[in-house]
Amino acid sequence: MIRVAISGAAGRMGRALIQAACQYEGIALGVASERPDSRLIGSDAGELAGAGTLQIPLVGNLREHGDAFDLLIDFTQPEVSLANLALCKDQGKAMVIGTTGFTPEQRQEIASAATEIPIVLAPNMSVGVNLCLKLLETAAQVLGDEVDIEIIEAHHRHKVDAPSGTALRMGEVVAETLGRDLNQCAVYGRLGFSGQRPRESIGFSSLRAGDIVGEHTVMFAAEGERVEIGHKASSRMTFALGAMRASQWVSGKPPGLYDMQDVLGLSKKVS
Ligand SMILES: NC(=O)C1=CN([C@@H]2O[C@H](COP(=O)(O)OP(=O)(O)OC[C@H]3O[C@@H](n4cnc5c(N)ncnc54)[C@H](OP(=O)(O)O)[C@@H]3O)[C@@H](O)[C@H]2O)C=CC1
Ligand SMILES: O=C(O)C1=N[C@H](C(=O)O)C[C@H](O)C1
Repeated sequence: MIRVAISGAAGRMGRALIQAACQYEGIALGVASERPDSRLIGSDAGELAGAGTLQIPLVGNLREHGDAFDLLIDFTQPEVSLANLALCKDQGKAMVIGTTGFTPEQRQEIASAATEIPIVLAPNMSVGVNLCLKLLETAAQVLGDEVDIEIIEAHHRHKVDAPSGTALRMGEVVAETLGRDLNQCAVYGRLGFSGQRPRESIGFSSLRAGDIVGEHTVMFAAEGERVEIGHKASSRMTFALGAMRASQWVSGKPPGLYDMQDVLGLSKKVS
């Protein structure tokens, strides 16, 4: 049995993760944590998530509960994830990170910690999105430089980062397949006299509205036809169950930085 700690337990993903941990074979909830000054500290994690009473009270300081978990699942915000990363490194725990919005420097910090502990880092843990990432490689290979590529994403009004981590990963996959540098060719929204579209640019558009769970479309548009590869999440359980799958997969793995492509056996890397 793998005992997981869930950080950000009262958040939208935290609650889904608690539910998923309760129903996933081979996984047990060991600890659930929230911001130390949260008024929810001490309340039962199961009741909070609508999963029934678990007798696991929310804690504010994970460091004091290292003996109650083997692996930490973190869907919070970059600074919190990095504090948890330091904890996992110090205590030799594996980590599954779903948080998005990391800077390149923060991603580097995670990569460096992964020389000491096994980490799964993925902006989207759904099987469907990870399948789309494979399909995007094929589409980019076939359609090449003959099409305009635009990435459109839509999320709920509470989301704080844009474009979404998934949209950025989709852009990275397409750019890498086409031999482009995303830092050079990405265009984030357009306003005013934006000029004609250079063929090599990859455009990003972000919508924020209501309770949209997460939608992504990559458009490959030519004269006369266009291909769209898209995914719509209708429940956060799809991400939460993916995180459980990742937790099970990464437990006992050697130190390294892994992603959901590795977890799902879709990776090009030779392991
Ligand atoms: N990889 C994937 O598949 C997915 C990734 N995500 C990503 O997950 C992240 C979280 O999303 P979401 O659940 O919607 O966000 P929420 O804001 O709902 O949840 C984050 C939670 O973390 C809490 N928190 C803040 N500080 C701490 C701390 N020091 N210790 C423990 N908990 C803390 C927050 O509390 P408070 O509100 O009081 O600050 C909040 O409850 C985002 O980056 C999002 O993009 C989301 C879905 C899928
Ligand atoms: O914040 C969210 O909700 C989501 N974030 C992830 C992202 O930024 O890609 C994944 C999912 O789309 C939901």
